[in-house]
Amino acid sequence: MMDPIDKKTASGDKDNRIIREGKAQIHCRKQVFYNQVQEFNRDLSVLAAHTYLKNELWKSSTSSKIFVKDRVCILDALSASGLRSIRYSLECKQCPLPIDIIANDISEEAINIIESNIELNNAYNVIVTNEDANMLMYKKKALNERITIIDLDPYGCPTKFLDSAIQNIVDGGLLMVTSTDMAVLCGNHGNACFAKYGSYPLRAKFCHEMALRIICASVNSNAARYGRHAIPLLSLSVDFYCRIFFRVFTSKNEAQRSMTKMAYVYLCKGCESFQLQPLCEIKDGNEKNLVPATVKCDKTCSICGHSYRIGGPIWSASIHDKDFVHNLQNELEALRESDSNHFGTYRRMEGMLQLVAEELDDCPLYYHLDRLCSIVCCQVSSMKYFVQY
Ligand SMILES: C[S@@+](CC[C@H](N)C(=O)[O-])C[C@H]1O[C@@H](n2cnc3c(N)ncnc32)[C@H](O)[C@@H]1O
Ligand SMILES: [Zn+2]
Repeated sequence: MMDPIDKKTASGDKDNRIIREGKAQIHCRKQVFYNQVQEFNRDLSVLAAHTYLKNELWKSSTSSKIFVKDRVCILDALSASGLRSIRYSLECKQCPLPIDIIANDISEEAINIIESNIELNNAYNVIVTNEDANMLMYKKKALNERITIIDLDPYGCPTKFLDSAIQNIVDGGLLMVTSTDMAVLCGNHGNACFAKYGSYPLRAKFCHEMALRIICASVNSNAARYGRHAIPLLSLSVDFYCRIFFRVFTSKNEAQRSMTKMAYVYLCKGCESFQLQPLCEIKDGNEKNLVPATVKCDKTCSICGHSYRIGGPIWSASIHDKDFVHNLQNELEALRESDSNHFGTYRRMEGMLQLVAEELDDCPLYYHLDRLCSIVCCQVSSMKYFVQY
């Protein structure tokens, strides 16, 4: 396996280079954003789009709701250099239906570069638009031009694009969301997090997983307004950002039921133990009868007697769909066999997917052994020893 950095050919001066990534090459000019560190994000997104389309096409006829007029449409709503769009064009080739890819950016400089990158790669199924991403998605919704796959990869927070994306995506569509808002999501700016995502974060060892669960809750409450719900397929906290893949479905009942998956987090101020407090529950086994949940937690911690801090609401159900993860693993292996240099971050993808495959389902948040030992003032033992006894 070649080191991804070695694989890159960078030619030209520093501010006008040609970068190769996946099967694409792009002009990388200083006016337009290109972040090499996010190659993993893009590799994974290409794999997810490819796997999703392949599996959906096997399962359903072409009259499926995810295709519009027998075409597939992918929207790269915040495209910058056009790299993602070009990669979708060149690397999602197994789809027997025609694919239209829209590379959109609000910046005119970006548009010029996207156009020259399309030419450089002969990626002529990529359509370029120069609009505000929200306006574009609302307009398409009004014209009933629904989108099969929407990729939201903004600077910082993605929530301002959720309302339009949720309304615009097809029933069963794939929604991919990046957030680089880690300081906010991990509890450094609680008020900002509440304003942007509708949840209070907690500063705790589990803050990165909580960040993922806050985004899942935010996407779902946006979806519920339109009788839709968003099932997380794969949720990753990587480097300085979160990347989550959802399938969005239309169903009023499921949308309401998804509220039973929202919970507050009670974090003890003393021993840092935590409990989840659901917002609502199903009454008398009737799934349509949702009532406010009974409070489960005492006023003070039963272990150490301290009071609690409350965070959330978070998404308390599973943040991955294990079938989808296994499909990704299989596709990754198949792609590696046909071209071992396809993905620059192949090893990292393989490692992360295996980690996810081994994660416990429906077991939200976690403790850190070193933190636990420091709280109870004992020597840190090895994880192996701890698990054994
Ligand atoms: C983080 S960059 C995108 C990076 C790109 N997805 C990639 O993988 O290389 C964010 C881009 O969003 C664009 N942008 C910011 N606000 C926007 C809006 N409201 N509508 C459309 N594009 C927007 C910026 O011009 C910038 O190029
Ligand atoms: Zn306690």
